[in-house]
Amino acid sequence: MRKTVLDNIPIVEALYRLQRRISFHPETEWVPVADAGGRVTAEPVRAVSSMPAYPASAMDGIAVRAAETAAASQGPLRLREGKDFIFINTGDPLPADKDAVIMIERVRELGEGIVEIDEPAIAWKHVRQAGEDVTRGEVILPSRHLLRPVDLGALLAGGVTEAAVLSKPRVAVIPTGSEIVPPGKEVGRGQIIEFNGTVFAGFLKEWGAIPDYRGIVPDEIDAIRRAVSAAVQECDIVVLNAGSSAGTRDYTWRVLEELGEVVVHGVAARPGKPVVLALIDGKPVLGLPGYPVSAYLSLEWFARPLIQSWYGLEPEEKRTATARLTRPVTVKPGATDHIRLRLGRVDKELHAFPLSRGAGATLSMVRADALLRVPAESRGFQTGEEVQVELYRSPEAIDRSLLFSGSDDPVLPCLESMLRERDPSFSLSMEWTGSLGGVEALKKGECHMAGIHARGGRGCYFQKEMKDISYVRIHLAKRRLGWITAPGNPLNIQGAEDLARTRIDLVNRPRRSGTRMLLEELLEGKGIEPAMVSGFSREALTHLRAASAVACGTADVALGLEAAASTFGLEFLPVREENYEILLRRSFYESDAGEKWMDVLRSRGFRQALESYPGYDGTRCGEVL
Ligand SMILES: Nc1nc2c(c(=O)[nH]1)N[C@H]1C(S)=C(S)[C@@H](COP(=O)(O)OP(=O)(O)OC[C@H]3O[C@@H](n4cnc5c(N)ncnc54)[C@H](O)[C@@H]3O)O[C@H]1N2
Ligand code: MOO
Repeated sequence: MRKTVLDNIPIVEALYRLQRRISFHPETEWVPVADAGGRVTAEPVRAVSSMPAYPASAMDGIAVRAAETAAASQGPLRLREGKDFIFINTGDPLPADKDAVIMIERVRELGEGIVEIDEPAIAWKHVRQAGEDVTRGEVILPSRHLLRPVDLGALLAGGVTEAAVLSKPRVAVIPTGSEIVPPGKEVGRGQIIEFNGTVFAGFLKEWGAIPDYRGIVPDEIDAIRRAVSAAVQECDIVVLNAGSSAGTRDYTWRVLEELGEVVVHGVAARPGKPVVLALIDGKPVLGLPGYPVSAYLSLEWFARPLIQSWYGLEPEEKRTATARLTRPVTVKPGATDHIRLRLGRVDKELHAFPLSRGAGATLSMVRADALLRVPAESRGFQTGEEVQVELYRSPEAIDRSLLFSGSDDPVLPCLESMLRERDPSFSLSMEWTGSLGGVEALKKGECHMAGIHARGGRGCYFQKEMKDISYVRIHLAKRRLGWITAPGNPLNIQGAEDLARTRIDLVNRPRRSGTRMLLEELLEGKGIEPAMVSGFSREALTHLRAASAVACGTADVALGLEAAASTFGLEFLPVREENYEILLRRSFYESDAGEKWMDVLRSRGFRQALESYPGYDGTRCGEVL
């Protein structure tokens, strides 16, 4: 029997339903203070000794008895070493017969053990009293305190060498799926490399748990039952991954229902809907969806608060910012949508660029600077609307992010790495919007630079568009474009005329990309209507993705870069060479960041990297046009 209708419970409510049924009982462990960072105190910690343990001099100078220096108020007073004073350094114990220190700057040394002072000393001045910093018996830290490096210092200062901390929760991580194979194994068709488990383990560790990775379990009900039963025995929290939804082999909820009680199956969230929250022997068991984005987000919604409640800690406040959307975000009401965003600042304005929405878009989590939660009752936001976002990166890092928009080129990421090797505070945020898209973004002030391919005639499109904008035009490379086909060109595709043949499937590039415009031009030249070309409306975002479609046989031909064809070992038939250029906002070009960018672009290293790509000519790289 499969289950096709899931609950639609808001995340907070779902968590509450689980959490109110659980009480954790962490144990107390004694650990050396030096190893206690990141742990949580199990009880109040009292100082066992004082710091300083004796009255100590706070300055370099002489130790005296204040009353014996009173005469200095009448005029210079001479003191004799050993009798009236002793020399003392910062931190030295104050002799029992002394009660003040005079700084050496206020003392004239006359030689032969004689010094002269002009003012009387004040009792206990420049003296650190015993226990002034930490007093024996004093409570240094309360119970349920997350230990930071400064806390460890205070514990050691108070003579504490071992701290009583709460044991860490042990969290079982069980990736499920017969199609899942361990990393490093050869991946066959229909198989997927297991990586969610490693991500889970990393997050769990960061949040203070001990991840217990229990290996891949196939989609077999008995195997899952055995794995869950053992994990519940040995761990405090159990996290299963995948098999949470309605597939014929999605056994998670069934096993959890059989072994315990399913409290929630389905939350009002996108992605992340098919979450299963269950209780077995009083322990929480989370069945999280398999798609990576859903998996990571739902782990944070449910596992993180459980770990915090294990320690009795409050959730940390999230850092937020207000940013302006560069594109609309449209959603269906009824569930909270989670939109990953890239952020970047151009001339003071913080822009937000929605990333791919797919639950399987692993890279959207890597590239995301922030998360936008669209409330369940909302239908979304329009372009230009200001939204409140949760930050994944520091505001400082976001301010150093260079925004690039325009035509896809595979060498640009290597430019980013070279920039970061010189100054790691910078990052490059690339958005492939096509040449026209890049020009538009530059015009709207939504990027620092735009990558375009400029061609003669119709290719000068951008100059008219950009007439009110102050920018600098830089040559990056000459690159070769052509037909990409299967090795050996089995369908004998020689030009645009062949695209109208039956049984030839094209994979195209997005509207507003220069390559798409070139294709349209070539078809027009042969009098072929786009409607006559099978696959004309199928769009691959990048050159590499277009080549990938040809490589796995879902398309027969693409128009694209020789470099992309060569990555996949495909056939390449040259069509034309084009100049790839970067248009930089003048304000950026003249900034410190712009200067660094240009240095890298003109470096020998980049030129060499550029020319290692098949079909690239970097001779004029960095030339201002
Ligand atoms: N008819 C319906 N189909 C689906 C629904 C639905 O409501 N009705 N929900 C969709 C949603 S939403 C999600 S999310 C997924 C959840 O699927 P499962 O939790 O059952 O997971 P699988 O189908 O087994 O795997 C999905 C996908 O995830 C990747 N995966 C899984 N495990 C790992 C791993 N350990 N490491 C890396 N990647 C993993 C893999 O790409 C799988 O293809 O169901 C939809 N379907
Ligand atoms: O949870 Mo699914 O992740 O909505 O795609």
